[in-house]
Amino acid sequence: MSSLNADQQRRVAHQLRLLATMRAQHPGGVPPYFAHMRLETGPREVDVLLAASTHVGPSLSLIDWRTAPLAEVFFSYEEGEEYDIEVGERVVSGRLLEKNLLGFEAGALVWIDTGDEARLECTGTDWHRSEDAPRPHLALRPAEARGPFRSPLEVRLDPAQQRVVDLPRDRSVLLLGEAGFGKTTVALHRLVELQREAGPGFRGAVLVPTEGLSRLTRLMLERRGVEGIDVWTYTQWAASVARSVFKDLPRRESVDATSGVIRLKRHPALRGLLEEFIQRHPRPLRDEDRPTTSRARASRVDLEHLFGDRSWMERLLSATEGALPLSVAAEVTEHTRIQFLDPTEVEYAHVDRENLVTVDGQRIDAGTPMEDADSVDPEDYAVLFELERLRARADGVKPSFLAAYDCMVLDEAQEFAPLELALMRRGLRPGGTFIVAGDAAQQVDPTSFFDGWDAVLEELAVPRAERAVLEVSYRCPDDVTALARSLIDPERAAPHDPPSITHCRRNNLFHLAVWLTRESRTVLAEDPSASLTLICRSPEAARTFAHALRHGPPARLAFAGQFEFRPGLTVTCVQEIKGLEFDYVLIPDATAGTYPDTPESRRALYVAVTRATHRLGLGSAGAWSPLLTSSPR
Ligand SMILES: Nc1ncnc2c1ncn2[C@@H]1O[C@H](COP(=O)(O)OP(=O)(O)OP(=O)(O)O)[C@@H](O)[C@H]1O
Repeated sequence: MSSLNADQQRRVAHQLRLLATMRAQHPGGVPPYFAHMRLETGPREVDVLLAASTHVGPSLSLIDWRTAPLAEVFFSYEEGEEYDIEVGERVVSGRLLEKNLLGFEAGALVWIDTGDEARLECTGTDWHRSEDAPRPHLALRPAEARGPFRSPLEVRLDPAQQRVVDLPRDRSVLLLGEAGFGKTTVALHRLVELQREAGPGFRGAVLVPTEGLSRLTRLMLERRGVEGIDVWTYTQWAASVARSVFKDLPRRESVDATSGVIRLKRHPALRGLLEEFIQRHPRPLRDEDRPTTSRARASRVDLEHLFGDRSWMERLLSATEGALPLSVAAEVTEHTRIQFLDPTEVEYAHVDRENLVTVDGQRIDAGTPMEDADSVDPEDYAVLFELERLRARADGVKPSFLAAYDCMVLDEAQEFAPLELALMRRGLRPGGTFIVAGDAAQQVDPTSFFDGWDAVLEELAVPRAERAVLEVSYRCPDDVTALARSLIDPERAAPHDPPSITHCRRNNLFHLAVWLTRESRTVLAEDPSASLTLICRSPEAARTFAHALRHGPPARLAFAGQFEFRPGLTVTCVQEIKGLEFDYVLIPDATAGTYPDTPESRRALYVAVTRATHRLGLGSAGAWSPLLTSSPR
């Protein structure tokens, strides 16, 4: 212990005593623990060990850091500070005398991190101070260096971008380019320019796959005072046109469809089956119990006869050539059966009304297998319109008139399914044009079936659209762009010592949560106008990390597009963030398990890293993802 000062020597000796006590208490093996606190509570001093689960012992206890209220003391207070924390109805007070992060190898204590830039390490039996302890920081620059957020409509286009805006007005355009190269920017500039030239009467729309991007697009247009452009998610638009044509649709959209059901309804093989279906049923099927005024050439009951019929579904699944397992047939028929049942409040309308309302005012079926009774799937809209189009064609008449727009921007178009594209094509007025923007490398929705840009243009009936590829990166720092390229192209090297990227690998979630909490606190203290977003791989992981960070700065969980686009901490997941950008991005689960070397993982991590405009932090509790080839091991 030669190089340690007296306080450090005392800490080491104390931790070794505590470990000996734990060994005596747990002769079969000490449960893993990650940190220690010494607290003064009234006249007493107590030691508390933070662990993955609670174990009460005669002289020393472990508390579960994820659930124990006392864990807040570790995250929120510094040594010497007095604390007050709420435990149920009570307030518990005391003083934090000491806190240490602890590292073990094969059951032996090998390091102690005292948090004051000192890390004590053990080699053999010798304890010493480590000078090169890994203390990664999301290095800060003043906010001015970062520059304010500018709406894409406020930037000056470069000559190549401007050339796309200036392409002949009667041509549709396909805009490609890597993430952050200005595809949305150019698409919106061209749309606004078309609107300005055409004057009143021009109708334009932007259709996007996610609510988050729809909100951002609306915000960008508002900030520039642009009016008269509709911004929709595809689902909102499809629901609105479907409800105007198919009068028998239930008001509710399903919430319980499995990803197998959604994939099946978006699969390209469905189109062939629909052709056969209308040969068998040339007239729309009707519900005799519930007559409808709709004269459309398809009806909701078609859906029941198609998706509720096991033999149709098995044929469809075999046509997907293994893309979907045969078990999906049972999932989809059962889901359909429930969708065509009456909800409990209708079924039992004859009994006392008061018994049909739950104590918390929820629908009586909420959270039960009956939740999707009397509902429609968002994927059904395109199916109904395709049935309607096929029957109209067989009858030699025109399908319903949907055309409303002179120009439609389809942003993140790699995420739309073929039948959805075919439906959007019907939204364009004769002579109207599309502006299609996308990036195949960002295709992350596992239920989409992107089959190349030629196929997209075919579906939209604009196979000879002008094509433009943007070549200049605007969003990300150069090293983040280089990392992103190495993800989608394994031949390219990842940058070494990238100045804008910070790596933090820890052995367990607790140690990583300590780092994430400290970094997010520091970033927002030093750069209060910044947006800092934690991007996790899945909604479940986002919930886990939001919980792990609950003692840090207040965090907003953004699901279903609920982004607020203002400073502060947001926690979200990859499928939410298409087209968005944030000053600081933290990816806390860049592990081998979460991002294995698969094409899907490459695209997901590519999308996540390219959201950062200023700094990127990569975190891992365990081994790094093999995709991050230059991360410190
Ligand atoms: N010519 C330019 N000058 C300055 N900034 C620009 C320019 N073009 C685009 N930007 C900025 O670059 C950022 C990324 O632009 P945009 O969102 O249009 O990229 P994108 O290619 O659509 O990205 P993604 O593929 O992630 O959706 C935005 O902040 C935008 O304001």
